Amino acid sequence: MASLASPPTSGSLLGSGLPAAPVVDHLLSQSGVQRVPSPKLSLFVRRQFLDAAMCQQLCAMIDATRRPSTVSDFNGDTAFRTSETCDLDALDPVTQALEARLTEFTCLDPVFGEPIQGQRYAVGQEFKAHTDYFSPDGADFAKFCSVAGNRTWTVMVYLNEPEAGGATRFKAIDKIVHPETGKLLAWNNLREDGRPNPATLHHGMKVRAGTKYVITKWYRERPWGW
Ligand SMILES: O=C(O)CCC(=O)C(=O)O
Ligand SMILES: [Fe+2]
Repeated sequence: MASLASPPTSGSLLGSGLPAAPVVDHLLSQSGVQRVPSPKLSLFVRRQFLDAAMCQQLCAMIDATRRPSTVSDFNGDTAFRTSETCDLDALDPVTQALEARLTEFTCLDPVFGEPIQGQRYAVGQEFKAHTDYFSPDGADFAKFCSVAGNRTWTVMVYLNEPEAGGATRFKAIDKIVHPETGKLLAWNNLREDGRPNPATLHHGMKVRAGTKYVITKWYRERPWGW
């Protein structure tokens, strides 16, 4: 499929992101997008996707409404995800501007998107190695996936640079991405055949000094049901 050079209208959106090839084309058609070389997964980096002012506003919003992060398929490790999470207020103009930028950038249809979340890590906090898709064999699969299906694409933006630590490590491809203010990461959680891709395993590593803030946006196989 041809790349989409101009901002999408609703007619040119790429749905849930499956099949992935048109999304990959669209991402690569934009300036500043780098693909991490790997036959195992489709992972993209775009530095300076958000400017510092917007990142600062988003950090303040996360600080204001954060709560302990949760996990699905609890494995007995209470230290598996020690960060805090917030649901960005969908009615806030900053959230709406961010949603619009993500739609333009990914070409994914927002009806397939979960509400944007913020994550905050203080010193010592982390999110151990996990996948963003829900395991079809997991105890929580029906609870999280019966309506909207599994997660397709993940889009994440670092909002600041902690003084030490806080990198994101993709273990299966031995790639470590370091936080930088405004840097975006996007990857496809599923394989070409639509099954989960275990090579997407990633670890939000411990912050060693300072505080780390990111936003995360996940897309689903079926409409989210806003
Ligand atoms: O904070 C990170 O580096 C990773 C966050 C993450 O993997 C998630 O929220 O699912
Ligand atoms: Fe994740």
